[in-house]
Amino acid sequence: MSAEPEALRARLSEGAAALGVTLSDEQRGQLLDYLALLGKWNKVYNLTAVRDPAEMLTHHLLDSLSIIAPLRRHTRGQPTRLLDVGSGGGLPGVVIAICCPEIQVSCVDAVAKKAAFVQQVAVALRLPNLRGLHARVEAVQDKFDVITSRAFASLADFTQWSAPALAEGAVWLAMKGKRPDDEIAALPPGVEVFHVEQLQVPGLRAERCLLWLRPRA
Ligand SMILES: C[S@@+](CC[C@H](N)C(=O)[O-])C[C@H]1O[C@@H](n2cnc3c(N)ncnc32)[C@H](O)[C@@H]1O
Repeated sequence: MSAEPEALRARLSEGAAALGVTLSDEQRGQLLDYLALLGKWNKVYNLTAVRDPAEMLTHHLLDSLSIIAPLRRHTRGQPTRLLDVGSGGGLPGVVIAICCPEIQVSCVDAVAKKAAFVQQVAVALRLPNLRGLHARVEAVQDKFDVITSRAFASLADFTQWSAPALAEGAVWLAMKGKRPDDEIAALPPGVEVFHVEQLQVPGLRAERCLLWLRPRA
């Protein structure tokens, strides 16, 4: 993406390396193009409160990139169907689709224009493994191996509303700030948290963690 300032490209490269993510030139370009599309269409689609490109890079791109290495450890390069719930402008779903071509990503959002934006991103960035889905997650009929969310809902609501979309052996991945002990305590007995990992987002002075959940056997 030639129009993108070199400073953003350099910060993206450094941030990705710190997160253990290797990006090709094409993927780096797609991530920066996505950032530009988010900025361009933000006013129309109301996608994010963060406006400054450098801040968007840290708060959105690097924050979403922080789950790529943990996700890859889980999927081990196998073809995977992933549902990103309440994806909004496509976070983290679009970032996952760019970094992991072997993962089929569906970004579901209850707001039509947000799902339409993700569809537009899929076309503009030539991402055949990405689709935007306009629906409430409770109504999604397909099955998925991994279900993600970021800034979506309480753990109890996230897991209850999306449970019908879990394939056999599937997991939920919830991106949260500080470890949400109250939300963990409020989970129904049928859902277990089997791993909590701290995430370090380069340039972000805030706590981040990733919760792994599954139906209790
Ligand atoms: C705070 S935004 C988070 C967007 C994005 N994940 C991010 O991190 O920037 C929450 C999104 O969830 C969507 N949403 C709320 N309830 C939903 C539901 N039941 N099914 C699907 N999407 C829902 C909203 O429309 C909104 O776009």
